[in-house]
Amino acid sequence: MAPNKLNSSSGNSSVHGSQSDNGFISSFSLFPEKAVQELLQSPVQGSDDHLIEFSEALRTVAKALRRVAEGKASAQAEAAEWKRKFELERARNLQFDSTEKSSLENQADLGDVRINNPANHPPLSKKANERFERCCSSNGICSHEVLRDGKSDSDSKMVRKASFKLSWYCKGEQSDQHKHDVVSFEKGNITTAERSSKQISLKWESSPQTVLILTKPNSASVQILCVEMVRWLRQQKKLNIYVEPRVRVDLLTESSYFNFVETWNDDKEVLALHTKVDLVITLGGDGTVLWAASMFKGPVPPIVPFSLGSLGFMTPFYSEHYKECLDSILKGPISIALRHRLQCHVIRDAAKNEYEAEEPILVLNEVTIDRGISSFLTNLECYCDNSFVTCVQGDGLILSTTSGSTAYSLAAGGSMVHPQVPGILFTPICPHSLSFRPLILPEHVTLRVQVPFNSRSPAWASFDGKDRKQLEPGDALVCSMAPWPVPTACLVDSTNDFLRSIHEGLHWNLRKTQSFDGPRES
Ligand SMILES: NC(=O)c1ccc[n+]([C@@H]2O[C@H](COP(=O)([O-])OP(=O)(O)OC[C@H]3O[C@@H](n4cnc5c(N)ncnc54)[C@H](O)[C@@H]3O)[C@@H](O)[C@H]2O)c1
Ligand SMILES: Nc1ncnc2c1ncn2[C@@H]1O[C@H](COP(=O)(O)OP(=O)(O)OP(=O)(O)O)[C@@H](O)[C@H]1O
Repeated sequence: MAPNKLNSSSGNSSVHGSQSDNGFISSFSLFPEKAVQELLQSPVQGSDDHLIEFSEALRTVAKALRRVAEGKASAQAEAAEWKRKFELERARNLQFDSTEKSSLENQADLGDVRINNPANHPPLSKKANERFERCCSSNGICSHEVLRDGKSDSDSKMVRKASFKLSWYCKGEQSDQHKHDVVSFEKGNITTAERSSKQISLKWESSPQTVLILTKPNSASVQILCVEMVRWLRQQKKLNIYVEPRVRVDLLTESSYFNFVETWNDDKEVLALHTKVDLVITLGGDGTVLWAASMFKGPVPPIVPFSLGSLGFMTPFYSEHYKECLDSILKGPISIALRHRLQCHVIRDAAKNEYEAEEPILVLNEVTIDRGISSFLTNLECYCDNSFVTCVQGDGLILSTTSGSTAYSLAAGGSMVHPQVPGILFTPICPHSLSFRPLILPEHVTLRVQVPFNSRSPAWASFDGKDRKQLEPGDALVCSMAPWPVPTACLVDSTNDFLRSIHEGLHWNLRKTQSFDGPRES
């Protein structure tokens, strides 16, 4: 194991003494074992049996304490995993509830009248159940109509969120099958039943009515495009438009015509945005897509990212052609990439129990745990589910999504991974070890990064390059895949867009072709 080699090559005599029972070196050296070794090797060693006994006792206590700390770490990781499963289940149930609601309403032909209290709902009838099976289980996933707070719009009509259907494409063929099993055991043969990653297609079942436009701040070109786009979407497409409060002020400064543009007043309203908005348009670079994703702490509406930045890995749409692009997106179908996000919990040692954990933070690119302004090496203990992974000694660690694999993780030596590959990248930053290669772990794991109690300095976590949080010794960051991915519209499809971005954005493997004339294999 990497830390083993590093320790032994640096001549650390405590290696064997601190090897734990499950075979890894823990850095929970709460007792200075080096000092104990020195005592053992000193001239007093032979003469003072008590001292030897005392040092043995110290070592036993150190081992016991280490086991307790490891036990606590694994219990916390398990609790986080249960919490994640619970949240996943709750999200599924909520989705199921809204399906149930719309099925019942359709059956009773209630038109626009909605029952707001799910508790009033009778259990699903057999017919509704069959309908749910037909609609969601075998024909892709349907979105469900959501009312806008029960309020009416300016024309005093109820505004519904547009509904859509998702289906999968594999090798150019459409498949409506929504199969849960990845492996089939039919007739005793083990075969792969479904590929986990396919091109997803979104088809509107009712027309989108509300868009949210998010813009990169302090950019004149973005501001000009925003004014034009809002006018066009309203006049030509009759859409309701939401913008950020600062953008609404800008638009009203431009002209009082933009009075129809809506915004929000507080964070509570931001949390409800996903129930009102059919489509999010971003005008900026990758940072604006990250910003858009960070606004949605739960489900995210499809995002159409227009490129007005320098690199644009996640922004395939050309702003010059916005009318044609939006025309075709509003009609559908749209190829979309479902970009996974990571859900991060900071767990403070000072917290009395797991439920005092801070609000989870969702990241689209990565969470980074680094040394911040400290000049000391970071010392981070990493666990994957209940297994010890390694101890990171270096500048830090990046836990990245596959979408983020072309960002900071790439700069730190991680692989570039297609965004539809389900996985978590584990990439060290400047590790002080010759053998620390980056890893890619499966998407179902829970990772835990612990700042050990004996760390010389605190560590710092940052989320998509923002919101730095200090992690004191004893604090931990627990991270797993979030149940709410970010659906981004593709220009062609997720593979074509990914390859185009690494070619155009990074000039990947660009080399002059060798000329034909010259020596040949005879
Ligand atoms: N050494 C590095 O490469 C480094 C250092 C710090 C942060 N970052 C990245 O910057 C991101 C924040 O982006 P920002 O725009 O808010 O900050 P920013 O304005 O500092 O831009 C960072 C750069 O990273 C690019 N980028 C962002 N996400 C990308 C992705 N998924 N694939 C390819 N390139 C991507 C952006 O286009 C931009 O050029 C962080 O999530 C982190 O990944 C990279
Ligand atoms: N709507 C927004 N509100 C506040 N900050 C934003 C918003 N959109 C983007 N930002 C921030 O502005 C910064 C720059 O955004 P972005 O990356 O989109 O533009 P860029 O730097 O010009 O693009 P590129 O990185 O491709 O050169 C990012 O740090 C991002 O978080």
